[in-house]
Amino acid sequence: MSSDQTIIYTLTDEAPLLATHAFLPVVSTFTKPAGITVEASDISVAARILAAFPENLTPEQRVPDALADLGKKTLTPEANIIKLPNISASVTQLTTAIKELQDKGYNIPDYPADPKTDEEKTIKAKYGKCIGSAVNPVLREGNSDRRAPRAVKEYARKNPHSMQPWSQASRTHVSHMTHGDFYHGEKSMTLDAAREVKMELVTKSGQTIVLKPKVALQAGEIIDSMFMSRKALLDFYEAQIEDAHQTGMLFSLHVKATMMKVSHPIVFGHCVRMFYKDAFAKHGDLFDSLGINVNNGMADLYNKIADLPSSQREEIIRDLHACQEHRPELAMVDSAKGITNFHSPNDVIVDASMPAMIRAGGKMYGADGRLKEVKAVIPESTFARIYQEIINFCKWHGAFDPKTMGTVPNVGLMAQQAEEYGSHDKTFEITEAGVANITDLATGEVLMSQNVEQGDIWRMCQVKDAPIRDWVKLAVTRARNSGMPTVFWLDPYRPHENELIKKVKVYLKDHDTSGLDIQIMSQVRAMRYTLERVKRGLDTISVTGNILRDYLTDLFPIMELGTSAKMLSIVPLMAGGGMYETGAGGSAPKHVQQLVEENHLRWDSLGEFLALAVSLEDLGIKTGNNKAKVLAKTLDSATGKLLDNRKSPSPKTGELDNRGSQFYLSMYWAQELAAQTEDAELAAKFAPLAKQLGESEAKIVAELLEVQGKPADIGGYYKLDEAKVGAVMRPSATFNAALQSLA
Ligand SMILES: NC(=O)C1=CN([C@@H]2O[C@H](COP(=O)(O)OP(=O)(O)OC[C@H]3O[C@@H](n4cnc5c(N)ncnc54)[C@H](OP(=O)(O)O)[C@@H]3O)[C@@H](O)[C@H]2O)C=CC1
Ligand SMILES: O=C(O)CCC(=O)C(=O)O
Ligand SMILES: [Mg+2]
Repeated sequence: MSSDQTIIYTLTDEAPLLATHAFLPVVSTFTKPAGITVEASDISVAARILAAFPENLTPEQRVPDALADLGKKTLTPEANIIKLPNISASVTQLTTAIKELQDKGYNIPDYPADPKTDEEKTIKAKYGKCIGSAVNPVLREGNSDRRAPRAVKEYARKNPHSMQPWSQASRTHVSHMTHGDFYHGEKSMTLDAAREVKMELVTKSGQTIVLKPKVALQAGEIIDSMFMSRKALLDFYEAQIEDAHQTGMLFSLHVKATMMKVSHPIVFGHCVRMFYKDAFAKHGDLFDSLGINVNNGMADLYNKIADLPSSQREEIIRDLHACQEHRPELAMVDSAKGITNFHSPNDVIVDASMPAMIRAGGKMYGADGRLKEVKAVIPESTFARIYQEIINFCKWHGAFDPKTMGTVPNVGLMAQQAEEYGSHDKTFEITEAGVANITDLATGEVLMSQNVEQGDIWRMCQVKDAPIRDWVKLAVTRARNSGMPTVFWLDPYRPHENELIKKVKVYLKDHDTSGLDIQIMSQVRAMRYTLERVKRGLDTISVTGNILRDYLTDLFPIMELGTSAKMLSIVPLMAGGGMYETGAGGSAPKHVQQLVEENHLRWDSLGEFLALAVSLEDLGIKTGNNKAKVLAKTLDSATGKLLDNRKSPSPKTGELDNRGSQFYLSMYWAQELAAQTEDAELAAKFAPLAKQLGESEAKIVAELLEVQGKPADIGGYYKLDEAKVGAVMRPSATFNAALQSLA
């Protein structure tokens, strides 16, 4: 039973999950003397799959639907959740996870890519809930407040990460659609009253196809209808592929197929098919019969041709290679392994991949392992333009300098499935040309309509009024608390954003904004204004919709701090609770590989330390638990000490890793607790631990280093063996015994 003295700590996937196996015992041990209970909640992709098929499992194998439970929890005022990044699975990741679970004796069904029977359709729908950004929209029942804590920013200024130089002659640029994308045909309206609507397609042949029978909308809600023209997208790709080939540029596609989990895999797939169009023309029927779907990347194609007779397989591979001869060179995700940008849509997620390119002086790797200038293809114009703006800035002014640059915190709209988060079940690939209508169920009135062609992607997005009010309030609060100029990145020419602007102007009046500098600017101007300040060491808050929340909270932290893992990422839940996310980055699959091969975990848990401190502080303030406040304050000091003493994990095997860093954090935290005078009980409780850890420092560090350099067995990838991973992540008997002595 959770109470207001409970912190829920999520178990997720990959590197963050591994780190949790070491850190959770520390958290439980340190918080227990303050009367706090730490509860784990397993929302890993494996647990989410198992929760979807209880009827296929033995009673011992069954797991609760932890994500649904946690989702309900976010609606309660006492919620206090620490949320680590989780896998937003591609279909390939999902099928690999299914296979691993089946091999481990879980009798779950195969993924039916092309369902025929009703039963298969039900299975696919259940699995559909495990794909893509399936966790964040459920838990993010509040807007987003992400920023670099002062100590972290100061540390980055004193210990700047590498930034590659930019040349004014760089040919690197961004290409985006100039017509036919979601921007150009967007329609938007604010609802006068609560209504129920349906989404339907009236085809040219006169059929009416109901795509979404009912969407309940509230008064004051903003809804949008927009589509991406297949034809315009294909023409755009063909022109850009040709241009890159003619001009000898590396070609690189950037999408966000996890968050826009229905539309962007389609956008991605069209690019792959266009690039290899001759091979697809020749082998298309065979590919169809094999169930190949390159919306899931070329990995899907290579997997599915693997069992063909070798002569046939080789012919296909020859034909694919032949295409490459008159196509541009592709940017590589992993040139050593021959993995291109087209391998898997979630390898090129734009929030992380574009900043990495900008940090590298506008270059990406080619097949030969060399860094080259690049044509970055980002079809959606609204978002592509901000990257072109920052590229222009870097070409003119040179690379950013982490020693002197300002900071750009973000206040992002995302609560209650705002914007793209709520569009997953309202996005459709049009099967036949016609008119796509959003129609009032009660009156039959057509609220918005679009002329669409076969293959167009049509979607409806919505934002409720209460989240917008909350977002404006959060922006004003952050402006007031930080004293920073605050810019709403909203484009009056985009219908959805124009509706938002009207509301922002009204809701700003609910607050005392005297003395605050709050402006509204379209994205490109906002970017330029912000960058000009950044360059001069000045700070500016960006207040954005959901997509730019995601993009900017990787972009600026990666420039400023080297990684978004060092961000403080808070979701003040609208119901009064708090969710504290760790960093703004992902789950870093490469880190797991290094652990398995060399028993070194480079994952930096700084995000977890920062999140835990805020979680404890909020719990202390909300429930009057003074010990929790002391724990928070001392944890912050310990984190500062960790940075000052450079005890963050090294990426190199044989040096301090995640486990070592967590040991130092624990030692400093115990020392801070022992030394503080606010709570004598806590000081007395932690003094022996502080002493013991201090005296055993060398021994513990040696024990932690000793295990490195050899393979480590964690018993799986998606479903780990608890005993094995426990042993790998807690290898120091001395450290474990010291923690145990406090329990
Ligand atoms: N909130 C969430 O739940 C989020 C989930 N995701 C999911 O994460 C997965 C991986 O995404 P990916 O594109 O690889 O992006 P990641 O952010 O996981 O990785 C990009 C790079 O950032 C660095 N990095 C990120 N976090 C840390 C950390 N804590 N410590 C050290 N280095 C770090 C690593 O760089 P280096 O290689 O130099 O060490 C890493 O290779 C996907 O499934 C994605 O959907 C993504 C974003 C947020
Ligand atoms: O929801 C997701 O898939 C990823 C979200 C993300 O990248 C972010 O919140 O920064
Ligand atoms: Mg992100």
